Order: sequence, then C-alpha cells, then structure tokens
Amino acid sequence: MLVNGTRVEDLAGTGLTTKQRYVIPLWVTIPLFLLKHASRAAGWLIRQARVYWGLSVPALVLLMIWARFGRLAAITALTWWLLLGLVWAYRWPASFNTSVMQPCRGVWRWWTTYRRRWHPAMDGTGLTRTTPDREVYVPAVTRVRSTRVVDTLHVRLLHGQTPADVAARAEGLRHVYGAHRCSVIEDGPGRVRVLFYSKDPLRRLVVPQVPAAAPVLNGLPVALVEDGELFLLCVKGRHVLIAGASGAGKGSVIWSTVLALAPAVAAGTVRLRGVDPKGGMELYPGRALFAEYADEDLGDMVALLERAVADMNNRKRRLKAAGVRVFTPSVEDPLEVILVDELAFLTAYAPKDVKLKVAAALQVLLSQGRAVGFTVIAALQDPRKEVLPFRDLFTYRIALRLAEDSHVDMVLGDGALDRGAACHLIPASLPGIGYVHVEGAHEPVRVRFAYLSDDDIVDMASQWPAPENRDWAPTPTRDADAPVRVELPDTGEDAGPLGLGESCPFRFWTRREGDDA
Ligand SMILES: Nc1ncnc2c1ncn2[C@@H]1O[C@H](COP(=O)(O)OP(=O)(O)OP(=O)(O)O)[C@@H](O)[C@H]1O
Repeated sequence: MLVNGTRVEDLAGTGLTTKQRYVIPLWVTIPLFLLKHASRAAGWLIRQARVYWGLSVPALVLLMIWARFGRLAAITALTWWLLLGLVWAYRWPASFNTSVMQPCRGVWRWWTTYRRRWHPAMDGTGLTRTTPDREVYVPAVTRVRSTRVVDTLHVRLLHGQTPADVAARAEGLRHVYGAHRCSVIEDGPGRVRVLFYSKDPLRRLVVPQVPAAAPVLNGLPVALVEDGELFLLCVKGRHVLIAGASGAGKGSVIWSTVLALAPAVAAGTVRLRGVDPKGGMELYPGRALFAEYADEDLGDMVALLERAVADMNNRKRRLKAAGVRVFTPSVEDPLEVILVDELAFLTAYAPKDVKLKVAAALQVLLSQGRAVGFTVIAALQDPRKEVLPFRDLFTYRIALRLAEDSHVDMVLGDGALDRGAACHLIPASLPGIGYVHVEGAHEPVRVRFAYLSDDDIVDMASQWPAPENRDWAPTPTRDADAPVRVELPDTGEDAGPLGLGESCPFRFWTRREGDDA
C-alpha cells in the first residue's frame, strides 16, 4: 500500500506511521453501510409509528385485513371507518376536534413549521447542552396539538432544566417562529407545554354565556383564555382583588361574575351586598340583585360592611354550635358575596375615621370569612400598599391594564412580570383583557372578561332579582325571546376576521360588530 507515493513498509521506522492498517474490501463495506442506514430507518419508522399510533394502528389493521381477506374487505373496512369518523365529527364535534383535528393539525404544523427550526431555536436560545465528548442534547418534542389559534408543543426537559429556564426564553422562541405570543406552562415533572399563539382571539369582544341554572361556585365561566378555553373563577372560599387602571374594564369582571352567580342569587343560595363609592355609577344598574346596597353615604357604606362582620360572627357561632366544619351554601345560609367597587376610595381617600372603620371591617371579613361562606370581591385602580395595606389578605388577584410595570408584581406576586404578565402593555383600546393565575400554570394566563352592556345588566337584574327585591325588579329592556344584544364599545381597532371554525368556545363566545346575534 502506498501513502503519498511511498510504500507503507518503508515508512515504518521513520516516525511518520505507527500503526498497521487493515483495508476492508468494498464488497463488505457497502452491505455494512446499507445495513446501518436500513436499521436506522427502521428505528425511526417504529418511533414515528409509536408517536402517531392514531394513524399507524388503523393503517396496520387495514393492511392485515387486506392480507387476510383481500382488497375488497380492506376497502369496505376503510369506508366504514370514514363513515364512523363523519358521524363522530357531526355528533360530537368537540371531542372529534380534540381527539382527531388537533393531533392531525399538530402533525402538519410540526413537519411544516417547527421541526426544521427546532434545533437551531433551542441552540440559539441556549436550551441545548453539549457534553465534553461533543454530543449535543436538545429538549425533545413529544407531542404537538394545534388549533387555528395556538400550537402546543409538549416538550421533555433536559436533566437539570426547569420550566422557568424555558419560560425565560419564550420571547426568543416567539421571534424564531413569528408567533404573536409564546408562553410556557409546566406539564408535570420534567415536562412543559410551549404554546405559540398565531392569532389573538381576545381582540374580539367576549359575549357572556347564559348562566347555569345551578352555578358551580368554584368554577364560574367569566372569561375566555387566549387559547380558547373558558376561564373559570372560584368565588367560594376565596377573596378576589381586581386591579386595573381607569377604563381597564374592572366593571366587566364584576358583572360577568355577577351574571354567572345570578340564578343562585334569585334562588337565594348566594346573597350579594354592594358598595359603590362612585355614587352608583357602576353597581346601581343591577341594584335589584343586591340584598344590601350603599352608594352615596359613607356612613351607609361603613354600616353595610360592619353588618356583614356581625352576620359573619353570628354564623360562625351557629356553625360552631352545630359542629359544622365545612360550609355548604343553602337558602338558610347563603354564600355572602360583598362587592366593593373603587375600594381605594374607602381605604385611602375617605376621612380618617371612615378609613379606620372600613379597614377594620374588611380585615375581619378577609381573614375569617372564607370558612363560613363570606367572600369579598373588590376592585381598585392603584394596588400600592399605601392605598391598600391589607392587599395580601386577598387570596386571588386579577390584574387588568395597569398604569406602571411595578404594579404587576404587587398584584400577581413576585416574578409575575418576568413570567410574562405585561399588564402595563395592554392597550387601552382592549378593555377587559388581563392576567390571572391558573392552577398548574407556571405563567399568569391572559384572558378577556365577558362584556355586559348597561341593558344586559338591567335585564339580568329583572330576570334574577334577589328574593327580597322581587316586588320592584326593573322591567326588562328587551323581549325575553329576543336574541341577546351586545353593544360594542368603540375600541377604534379593527378586530379583523378570526376565521375560527372548529374551536367551539370561540364560535359561541366572540362576536364582531355586524355579526348576527
Ligand atoms: N370586557 C370588556 N370587553 C370590551 N369592552 C369593555 C370590557 N370591559 C369594559 N369595556 C369597555 O371599557 C369601558 C370602561 O370599562 P369600565 O368602566 O368597566 O372600566 P373601569 O376599569 O371600571 O374604569 P373606572 O375605574 O374608571 O371606572 C366600558 O364602558 C366599556 O365600553
């Protein structure tokens, strides 16, 4: 054998070669090469068949039918299979969408959009890891589900990575894929869901749902999440603080919650008390829903809150005597919801004696009311401690558009701004949009609350007045059979066509100007 024109044997001893080389003949090399690549391809096929078992198993069954009974039997089986699919899609569209449409669209989006740039995206955002022997590890995508609005990538983290590591790179990933927003949600130990939103469904007005006859108090449908899911608010055993700058849409949070509760109010299992220091500008249209109400006189407002404390103490004593440990709302002992709009007026701007009395009453309600069925829902513009010193007693917070970025962590807790709750960047033209915490989600979730016009509120009060107000409930503004009218606020923005088809919640929940009611 020659190396650069010199015989190998002659090079031995010159220090230029040290090893004897073995030459494998071509007739061995080529089959080995083919075998290696064939086994790799087979491994890949088996892996894909396992991942897309929804397609591979029926395909395998069809092949077996073909092999065993012939072509006609396979075609008959395929026709039946397609017919069953059509019936499923027609009869149970939501489950067909979740089980068939979303996975199929997910496969398509993965192969056409995400796969090619996944490695560079992970590399560019610093989420890959290289071992000392130069092996590169990339977080693996185990599943993709897609709707027309959001692509959800289920990702397995590398050892040592946390959901916070991925969440910190969300902005970088968003730019790689040109998404409107990217968020990260923990999916279990070592797993996250990375959501890429291609459109913003919350640009459209969210119309309220018809409330359930027996509302579920720990899951009231009040808003739409940006991925098309309903946001369910729990009011039983929680105190809710709504923070938002002027015009942020705090009213829509209050009224969508009241609407969801309204049938229970009329049935007497929920009792509302309303305090509106703005002289009734917010709560008065729904006056008939409130068993107790005060909006002008500061003394009346203080008296209402102090009466709530007295009632709470009485109930506490009664339940203790009866040995009740878990409160269940009933007509005798309803869930008492105390709604306070513009709380800052009572805690910061009112005369000192009023401030002290309000603070004393509210702190007792907030610290002891939970277990005996007293819930406080309060709205305010400025969440600073100077304005609301007992902010932390509110166990659930909702942040709408806020005046300053520093207010975000004050409302949603430390780190919420870093995890994506950019409340200060919500445009003033999109009232009712805000961020909330959802169980299991690492990041605050972006939602838009349902909007009720003044007429909607009056109609709600006329349909479901509190039992003590039935005699003077207002007359409805429209025929009970007429479709619900929604007056669109002039947001000055073109909502643009959304083109959502199969995603059920959107179809019934969002409406554009000019759409049929
Ligand atoms: N969820 C919503 N969807 C669409 N528009 C909304 C929504 N909520 C409120 N709006 C519009 O924004 C306007 C201001 O809302 P709202 O009065 O509830 O704000 P606010 O936060 O209570 O303000 P303020 O503290 O000044 O009273 C409303 O008149 C309405 O036109």
